[in-house]
Amino acid sequence: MDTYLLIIWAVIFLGYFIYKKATKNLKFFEKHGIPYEKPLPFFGNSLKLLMKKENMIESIVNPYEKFKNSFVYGVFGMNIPNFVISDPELIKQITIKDFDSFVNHDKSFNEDVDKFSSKMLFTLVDEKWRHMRTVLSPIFTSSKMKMMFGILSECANEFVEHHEEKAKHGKVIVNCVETYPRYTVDGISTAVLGFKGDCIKNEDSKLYKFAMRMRKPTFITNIKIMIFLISRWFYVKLGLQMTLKEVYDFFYNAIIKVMNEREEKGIFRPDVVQLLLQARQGQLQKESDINEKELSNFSANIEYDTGAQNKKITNWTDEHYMAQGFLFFAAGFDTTNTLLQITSYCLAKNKEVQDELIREIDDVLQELDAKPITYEALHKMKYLDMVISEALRIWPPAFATSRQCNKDYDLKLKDGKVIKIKDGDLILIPTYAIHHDERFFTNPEKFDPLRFSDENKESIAVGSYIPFGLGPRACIGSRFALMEAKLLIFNVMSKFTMEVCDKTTEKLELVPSMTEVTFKNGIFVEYRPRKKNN
Ligand code: HEM
Repeated sequence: MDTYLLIIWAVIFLGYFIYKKATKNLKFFEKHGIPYEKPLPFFGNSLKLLMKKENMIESIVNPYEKFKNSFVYGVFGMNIPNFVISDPELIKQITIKDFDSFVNHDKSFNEDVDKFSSKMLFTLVDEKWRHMRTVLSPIFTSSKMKMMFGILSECANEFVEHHEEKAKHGKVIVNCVETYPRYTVDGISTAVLGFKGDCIKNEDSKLYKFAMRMRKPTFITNIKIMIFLISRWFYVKLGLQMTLKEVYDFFYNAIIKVMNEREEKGIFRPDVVQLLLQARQGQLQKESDINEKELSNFSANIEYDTGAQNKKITNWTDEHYMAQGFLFFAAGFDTTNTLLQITSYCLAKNKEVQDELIREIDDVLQELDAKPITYEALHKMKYLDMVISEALRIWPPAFATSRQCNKDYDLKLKDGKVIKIKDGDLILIPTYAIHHDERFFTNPEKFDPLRFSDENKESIAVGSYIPFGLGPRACIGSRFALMEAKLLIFNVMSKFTMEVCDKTTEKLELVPSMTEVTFKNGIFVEYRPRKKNN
């Protein structure tokens, strides 16, 4: 009898403990006096996402539409409160002006959660992040991009030749979701790891299949993500880790082993592994850069001083360098792949934009006089830059980003109200919603590259166009991504037009999922060989 009583008490106590944990934050925003989406215990505002009744964009845009005029409002990702910022001026303040109070993304993604991925630049925090970013930033200067231009050109040429070959045998219907990663995986792996995976021509390329497995979370990974989202404490207690062994081993062989071999044998290759090796040897220096102002690269980020105090952190392990190589690969191939999918879709759907782009491409081809495209010529193409900038606006591949407060901070609103943000509080920057806000972009659903013309782009407020984030923590690879995407579009459209086909969907929509960014019914366009300049 006593045992039964004990069990009943234990169950009541456990139930009460779980209930307290799940409900402790429910009044969080009420205390701050800001509007918020009413949460459910345990699930916060994420139940519809979990039940696949809503996709990730809808889960951000719906509350944004309700509360955007209040500058700051609250949402709950499961039971974790997030301040959402809907005002460009405040975004600028948090990401640039008062960056020192918002250095990190999310401190709780630490060694306990994953020993390997917590070493990546994206997850590193405070002084470690500042130092690592300073170490890595020379890798992404325009002069280094120029060094990698040739490598990417080869991939783009191979992609076009492959499709020209296909065109000899009939219509070329391109399944963009399946096809573009073949280019971006080859591009990023050549530039970062120094080898190509034969992804474009070989349907069964091992590297391509490996990258696709990395992209799609396994059933087990999905479960781990769910546990992590519901209770980080429980996740850590279970001793779970995110990185799959297959992925770890691949990058160990491709980065650490290769770095050691090159060091031993004095081998040099123009890729990121080489630059990571130079960083390990303390020899990676920032060289004088190309004058960015001369290039049409509107979306590219400015590299800020990180304010690193300790210029000589020397305890970086090989695993730290490997984690950066892994991150460049993972962050690089899928985002640029999405950008190419969106650009192709929007060009096929907007013939007048496509015609204008083709006119610019033909002018450049004429000037080149049958010589291959150069880094400078590509970056002087204003209209191409406008098209890519608009594709990044209308469908930003990273549709939100985050910051975590690391020093208590008073956020002052225009109406005089002050919101006390505490160390550890999370901030969500809803990129997609801001890009589609009529207050900042008129007729936001229209694909209109003219927004980025010389006359118009000056009126785009800082903080309202943020496909690569903003401030010292913005995307380090923006120049690489833009170069890779522009090169492919230039090369493809020198030979083909992009047409709507039977499989092209009327509207792009995401599949409802909490962990995947996949378009419903995919993205299909037809590549139709051009009559002139072939
Ligand atoms: C179209 C392509 C890409 C998009 C849209 C994109 C977008 C972003 C965004 C939004 C962030 C967070 C920025 C912030 O919070 O302010 C980010 C961070 C990052 N991205 Fe990208 N990215 C792209 C391509 C790349 C490529 C090609 C690389 C590397 C080769 C890369 C490497 C990184 C890294 C390392 C970070 C973390 C930076 C840090 O925490 O200091 N990205 N990216």
